[in-house]
Amino acid sequence: TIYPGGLKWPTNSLTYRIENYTPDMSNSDVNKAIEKAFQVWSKVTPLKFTRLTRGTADIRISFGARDHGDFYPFDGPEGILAHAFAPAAGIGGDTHFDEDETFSAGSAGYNLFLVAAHEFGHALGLSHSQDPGALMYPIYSYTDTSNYALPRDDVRGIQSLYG
Ligand SMILES: O=C1CC=C(NS(=O)(=O)c2ccc(-c3ccccc3)cc2)CC1=O
Ligand SMILES: [Ca+2]
Ligand SMILES: [Zn+2]
Ligand SMILES: [Zn+2]
Repeated sequence: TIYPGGLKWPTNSLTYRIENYTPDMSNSDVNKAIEKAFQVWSKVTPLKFTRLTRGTADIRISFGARDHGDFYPFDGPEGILAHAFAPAAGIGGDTHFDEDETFSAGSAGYNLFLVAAHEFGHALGLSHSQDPGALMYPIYSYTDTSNYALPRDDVRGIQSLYG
């Protein structure tokens, strides 16, 4: 599968590139949601994320629908919202969002920051948590993201990989 647990990045400084944008939100809101989603993880680990606007990044972020170039086509509105590949060269770490969903900077549709923070957990090597309060719990639930704090279970998980 594309998110087996147990793999991790061999370096603490990673690059990311937003390859395209969704019409659901302004580009600056997408940039902010993605940056904030990485900060959730860099705040509790030695990991550093640098945004590239060109060239090849470790974590390539894109929006796509249905067949979008890998063996895991999306499924239209609802169902799968996004997926991410576990740490590895090439497609490893890449994170794809289903363009057939409505993403938002608030509580409408799916909050891009929350979905991205969850997917980046996979892109860093985490699998799902059984703790319903965890970010890595497999079910999306909206929570106010103004001063979002990573739940304890996720801090434990990421620090077991990069602590
Ligand atoms: O590991 C998986 C397997 C199942 C997935 N289903 S999903 O795309 O509908 C999905 C479900 C929940 C979330 C989520 C969970 C907690 C907080 C934010 C988002 C993200 C994507 C996506 C995923 O990341
Ligand atoms: Ca979908
Ligand atoms: Zn994909
Ligand atoms: Zn997941």
